[in-house]
Amino acid sequence: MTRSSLTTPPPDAEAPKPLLTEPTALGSHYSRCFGCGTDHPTGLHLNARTTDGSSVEAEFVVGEAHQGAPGLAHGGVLAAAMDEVIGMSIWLFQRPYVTGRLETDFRTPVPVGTTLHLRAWCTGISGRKAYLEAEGRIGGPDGPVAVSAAALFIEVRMDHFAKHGDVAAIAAEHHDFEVNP
Ligand SMILES: CCCCCCCC/C=C\CCCCCCCC(=O)SCCNC(=O)CCNC(=O)[C@H](O)C(C)(C)COP(=O)(O)OP(=O)(O)OC[C@H]1O[C@@H](n2cnc3c(N)ncnc32)[C@H](O)[C@@H]1OP(=O)(O)O
Repeated sequence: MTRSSLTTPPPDAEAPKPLLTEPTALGSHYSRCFGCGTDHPTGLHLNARTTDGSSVEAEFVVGEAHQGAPGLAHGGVLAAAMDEVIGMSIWLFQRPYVTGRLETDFRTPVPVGTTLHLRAWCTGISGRKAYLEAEGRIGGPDGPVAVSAAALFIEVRMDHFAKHGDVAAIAAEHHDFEVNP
């Protein structure tokens, strides 16, 4: 992965500390999420899991709703898959983060019908900043890398989502969410 200094952990970054030790299905954080929502008609429908508590895996089957050029995945949709699987991987640490910066390398075209094998992991944490990487392989989990990404995620307070988003939708799905903490 080619990454800039902005997505490279500084020398004093801490290694992330896994909370989960058992293989765990991560499910969807919001049913209408474009990345993982089961109710989204044309979303990516990622169904992520972790095996080691520090990285996340998921598959994305490129559909006809995800095209750019005829028969080929749209680059922005592939970047969205990177963003989502990275977002899942930082959620492993049970703290709320949002994407600050996402750098993506598109290495090979990805035809409609392809299963993209996604993986994401955290390379370091420094204050509110988390440094992460992801890749999408074709032909199997050990196949060639078609797309890769490096990202900087920023930790936010939980009320970021209520302040900027749809409080009623949050309340409907996150019953333990405190709107006014
Ligand atoms: C209950 C509800 C549901 C909860 C569910 C939670 C768990 C979810 C579970 C699973 C997730 C699945 C996956 C989800 C989808 C994938 C994630 C997305 O796509 S998120 C959407 C896209 N991203 C945004 O909308 C951010 C928009 N931007 C902002 O809100 C702000 O800019 C924010 C929070 C990123 C930073 O704003 P500031 O005011 O808090 O902080 P400042 O001071 O600006 O930045 C802090 C530090 O970070 C650096 N920084 C910020 N942005 C940077 C950038 N783009 N490049 C480099 N550095 C940056 C700054 O330079 C600063 O660094 P210095 O402390 O001074 O060293």
